[in-house]
Parts: sequence; C-alpha cells; structure tokens
Amino acid sequence: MTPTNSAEQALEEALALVSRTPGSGGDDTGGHRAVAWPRARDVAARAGAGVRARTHDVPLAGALGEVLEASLEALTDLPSFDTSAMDGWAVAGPGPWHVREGDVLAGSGRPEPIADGEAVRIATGARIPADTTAVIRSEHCRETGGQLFADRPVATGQDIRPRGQECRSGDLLLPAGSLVTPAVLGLAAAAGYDGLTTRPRPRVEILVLGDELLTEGRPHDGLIRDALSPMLAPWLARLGAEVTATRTLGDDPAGAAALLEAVTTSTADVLVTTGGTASGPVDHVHPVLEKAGARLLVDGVAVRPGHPMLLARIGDAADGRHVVGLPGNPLAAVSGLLTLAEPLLRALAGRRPRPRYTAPVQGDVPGHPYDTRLVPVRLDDEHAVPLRYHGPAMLRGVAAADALAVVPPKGARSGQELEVLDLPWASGGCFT
Ligand SMILES: Nc1nc2c(c(=O)[nH]1)N[C@H]1C(S)=C(S)[C@@H](COP(=O)(O)OP(=O)(O)OC[C@H]3O[C@@H](n4cnc5c(N)ncnc54)[C@H](O)[C@@H]3O)O[C@H]1N2
Ligand code: MOO
Repeated sequence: MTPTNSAEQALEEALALVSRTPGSGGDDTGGHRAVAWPRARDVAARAGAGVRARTHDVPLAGALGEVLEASLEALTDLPSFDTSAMDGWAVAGPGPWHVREGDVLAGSGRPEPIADGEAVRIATGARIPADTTAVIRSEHCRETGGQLFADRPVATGQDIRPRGQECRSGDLLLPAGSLVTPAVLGLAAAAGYDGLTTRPRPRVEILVLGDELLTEGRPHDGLIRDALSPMLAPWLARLGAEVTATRTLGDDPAGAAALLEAVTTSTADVLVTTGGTASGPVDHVHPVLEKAGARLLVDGVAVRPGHPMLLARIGDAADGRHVVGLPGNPLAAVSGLLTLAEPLLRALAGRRPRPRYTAPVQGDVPGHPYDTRLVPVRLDDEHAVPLRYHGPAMLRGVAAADALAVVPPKGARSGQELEVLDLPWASGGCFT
C-alpha cells in the first residue's frame, strides 16, 4: 500500500520499525517474553513508585481517596473547650443545688461561672461554666421547688469532656501517606482544616481501539457493542484514577496515527489502551509504542485470560508517563486492570499495596500448565466459589462476582487457600 496521507505514512514508518511480534500467545508458555503474574504486578508497582510525586492543595472534599502528603497535626485542642457530654445539669459542689434560670446551649458564648451549690440546665456539646464540678444527666435527677436533687451519687468531673481530651494543638493525628477516608475528612474538619495537601489522583486517558465497535443498539452485521468504554472509566475511577477522557480509535491508519499522537503528546499520567495488543494484522499497539520510543516494562504476562497485556513507559523513570495495554477480550482486559493498572495507579497515588488475603476455594479448579489463572468468584462466609462464564470474551461471570481468585499453574484442590483480588466495589477500597 502506498501511504496517501501523513497518518498512513506515520503508520507505515511505525510498522517498519517493528522487528518482532508480541509474545506468541498461542503457545502454552504465553510467549517467551511473558513474565510471571506476581512479577508483573511487582514491576507495575515499582514503575508507579519510581515516578516523582506531585502534590496539590485541595479543599477537604476534594481530598477524598487521595493520600496525605504531609502529616496531619491538630490545629486546635480537641475538644477545644470543656464540654458537656450529656443533656442535664451543670452543678457545683455537693447537692441539693439551687436552680439558676436559663439554659447553657451548644454553640452559645461563654456561660456565666456557676456558684457553689448552684445548678444550671446544660445541653450536650455546650461549654461548661467555670467552676462546674460535674454534669448530671437529666434522667438521673429531679427538679422540685427550684431545687435539684440527684438520684444517685455524683462523681467529680462526671460527664465533662475536658479540653484537649482527644488531642492538644500540634499533636500528630495521622502520618504522611495516610489515605484520606471519609473518617479522615471528619477528623481533619474537627481539627480545624479547610483543605489538605495530598498526592493528586493519577490522570488516566482511555483509548478504545477497534473498528467493530458499536456505541449503541444491538450487535449486527459482524459489529459488536463496545463493552469496555462503559466499564473502564468507572472501574479506573474506583481504582483511584481521575479519568480525563475515553476515546474510541479505529483500527485503520488514522486510528494508529491518533494512537501515536496520544502516546507522544497526552498529558495524562497513564494511557490505558484496549485491544490491538496481539499479533493480528491491525494490532497497532506494539508498533506505535516502538515508534514513540517507549520502553516496554512488561510485554506479556503468564496469566489467563489476558496474557498479551503490556506496560510501557514514555520518558524516564522519574518524570515519565505510562501506557497500560489491555487486551481487547473483555475479561482479559479486566485481568490487565487488576494485574497492571491497579498496582501502577496505587503506587502513583502514593497508596500502599492492597493487603493480601486468601480464601479456601470451593471445588477443584483446573489450572493452566504454566500460567496463573484469574477466575471470577463469589465470596460466601467460608469459601471463594468459582463462577461459570469465565471465558476471555465473557463478562457474565465477573459481573456476578465479588472477586477474582488467583489460581496457580496446574490448578487448585478443593479447600486450597487462594489469593483473592477483591473487585473495588466489593471491598469499598476507594471513595469515589
Ligand atoms: N495469533 C494469536 N492470536 C491471538 C492471540 C495470540 O496469542 N496469538 N491471543 C489471543 C488473546 S488470548 C487475546 S486476549 C486477544 C488479544 O487481542 P487484542 O488485544 O489484539 O484485541 P483485539 O484483537 O482488538 O480484540 C480481541 C477480541 O476482543 C474484542 N474486543 C475488542 N475491543 C472490545 C471492546 N471494546 N468491547 C468488546 N469487545 C472487544 C474483539 O472484537 C475481539 O473479539 O488476541 C487473541 N488472538
Ligand atoms: O489470554 Mo486471552 O487474554 O485468553 O483472552
């Protein structure tokens, strides 16, 4: 073919540079370049950790799901004044007490000091009048004839939360590196913060490759619905990414040129591509990466499904951007998300690796001779229960799943403990 425009010319040049095809996935080993599944995750995590950290100052609500760049130190004592822990009466000295008119309410100014032998009605959260010796809950006393009588012994200091009980101004509340959860937002607000300094979410651009993809209606005439665009943006957001765009590119030269353009000029921290990772006639990902001077960090993983997945870096380790190439088969793409995208994004966001855990599998699970398998499972109280419809092109199993079980090469016996990768919505691990 003679290139007819610059896009085609760029593609021709890219293809001319290719000296190899990706790991020949049709063989039993997943191709000689395939790395073991645990190593692929490790490489992805290290790649993310090697990138120079960015920080930003955000209003509290914007920090949810991000990681604290600096330690969180209290800007105030907590509580910041002596506080009533109950609705009832502030009293001074031994009873019975003479009832003073007026209520001491939460949020009001400094109350008058209380005289010895006096009681004043007080609300939970109100400032304790000076010289108060105890608070008596309303259900533990009676008021008659302007006098207050306690129904039970009164201990000095009872139901008073003293200033600084939880922390003093300047105390370390949380170390740098902590994940900002809803509870952390609450604590930060209580401690006087309006905003936080955090690591921003990694920005991700999604490029869905394929000529056969429909964006609406039913499949027809050899065309199929694009199952990945609707799935990937929310999934990546649950993994902690800020998804800047999802674009669909054709398998034609213009699509390849657009891919090259995105790989070389995108401002996203991570480009996630789908499809085009294998060795078909229009599988452009490898040639385009080569043309862009990308360095392949992972080129095929010994995992089923998903073995043609790849991870590449554009630029140097500290300031570079990454490309995660997900295979086009939808469950294979999920496998790539959990194998490469998740550890990479966690590390870029400054988050710790996810805690590992295992569950005993229900029933024998066949294995691949050499490769790890990721199998959709439901989690009941005791077991990981493998689901049907786990073929590379199927989403039916994973859509009903809580997690993917990691089945080692050669399979697992019933009851064997398998590592379990929670799906983000099942574990609630990210707050988006
Ligand atoms: N000769 C070989 N052929 C293939 C190999 C191999 O090793 N040697 N590996 C197979 C495996 S395994 C996978 S996985 C796929 C990976 O293919 P690509 O990443 O190049 O993806 P495509 O060829 O573009 O598509 C594969 C498959 O997925 C469907 N697809 C693609 N995008 C979408 C989407 N957005 N929504 C729904 N379905 C999508 C596409 O129609 C194809 O059916 O390669 C095998 N071949
Ligand atoms: O490995 Mo492919 O990823 O089986 O679908």
